[in-house]
Amino acid sequence: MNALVATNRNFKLAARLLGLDSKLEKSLLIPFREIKVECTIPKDDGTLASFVGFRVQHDNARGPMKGGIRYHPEVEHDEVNALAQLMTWKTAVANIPYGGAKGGIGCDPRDLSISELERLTRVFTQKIHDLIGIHADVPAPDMGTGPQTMAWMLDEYSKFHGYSPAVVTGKPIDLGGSLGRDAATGRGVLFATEALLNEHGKAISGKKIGFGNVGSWAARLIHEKGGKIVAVSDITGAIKNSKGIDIPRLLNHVKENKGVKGFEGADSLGPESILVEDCDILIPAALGGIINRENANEIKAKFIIEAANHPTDPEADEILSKKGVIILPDIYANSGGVTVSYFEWVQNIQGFLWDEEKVNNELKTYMTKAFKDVKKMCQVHNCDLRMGAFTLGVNRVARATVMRGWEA
Ligand SMILES: NC(=O)C1=CN([C@@H]2O[C@H](COP(=O)(O)OP(=O)(O)OC[C@H]3O[C@@H](n4cnc5c(N)ncnc54)[C@H](O)[C@@H]3O)[C@@H](O)[C@H]2O)C=CC1
Ligand SMILES: O=C(O)CCC(=O)C(=O)O
Repeated sequence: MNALVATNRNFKLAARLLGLDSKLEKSLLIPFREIKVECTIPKDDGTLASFVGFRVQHDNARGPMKGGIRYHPEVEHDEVNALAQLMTWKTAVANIPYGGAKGGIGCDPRDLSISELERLTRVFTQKIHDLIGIHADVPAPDMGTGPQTMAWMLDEYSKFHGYSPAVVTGKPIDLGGSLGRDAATGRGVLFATEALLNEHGKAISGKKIGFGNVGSWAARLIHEKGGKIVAVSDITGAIKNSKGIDIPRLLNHVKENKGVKGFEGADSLGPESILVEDCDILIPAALGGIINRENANEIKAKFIIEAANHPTDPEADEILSKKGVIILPDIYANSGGVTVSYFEWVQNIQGFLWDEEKVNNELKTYMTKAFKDVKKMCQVHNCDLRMGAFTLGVNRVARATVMRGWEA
């Protein structure tokens, strides 16, 4: 199912549970601004190449718009729109003073040299610099981008507006990045998983965990807590060891070989079959829509923790719910990244650096509070965790929208 159709469907279900009137519903759904730009750069061989870049600014009722920039061949209009909308509900679930946005460029970063990536990022920033800003829209990394991308964006933006470290988050520490931001999404996934398991009287230790892609930080932290990671995949392939993968060794292998393929401590398996591996907890952590009606019936995990954005199609949601699988939704489960981005922005504005312990402790406080808030909405509306998170986020944004007199 198209990402935007799926996201709108979840929003409308939540709006119905909340009893929102149709005018308010419409004003919450329509994006504030959609930007599409052509980015043409000289390649290293002297030829020209053109790429389409997007920034969708979905909503700013609760504060500056916030969300990552993705470099991936599948980046397109509807998906960026869906991801921007999810950011609006996510920042509200986390209860941080932001709205939602998302951006991206349709390109394969693995096919571009470092200098080509730098030129592309600078051209993209030149085209959107007057529409982003510390109190307007604050980008961050997402798939295919990272601290270096944010450093180029910061530098290019600063040429127009003066040195402005708070205009992006997820920066290198030397340019005002926050300690703990690189691990934050994975650490948040750990805290979210612990909160859920705790409610079911279980602990992470000894659980068999199947990983979709990445989540290397989540893998490392869950491994340190005694979780047994039985399968992992990325774009290079998928591997499995039912006795448990040696995660520190795997991380070294990935560093040297740019992927999990060829790791000696595990068997290789087909990329599709990783999702249906025998495990207690499945953590998809890459692309959207990978859990769908084609594979939902085969999934053996009892818990799914959505580290990726919109990995589960609404049709799969229904199938999994009937099977009794509990899904911790993206807009709560992966909110650790944007929460520490908020801490980074606060530190930049204050001109004061927090130590890593403070960052991690604050993150735990936010994740624990958000879990309780989501659970409360599940009780009030007698709904699952996805609708608990959606009603929580949508209700907070709806209240701000009405108070600002924007619903008409
Ligand atoms: N970086 C962050 O702070 C946050 C990221 N997320 C979400 O987490 C997910 C992963 O993002 P990052 O870790 O930042 O990205 P990343 O670029 O660091 O890692 C992406 C991973 O996906 C794999 N991948 C890409 N295309 C693939 C394909 N076609 N098949 C299989 N694997 C593929 C890559 O090999 C890589 O391991 C995304 O859904 C992103 O939106 C969510 C919240 C915050
Ligand atoms: O850190 C941020 O601002 C955004 C992270 C992001 O793109 C996401 O949560 O999906």
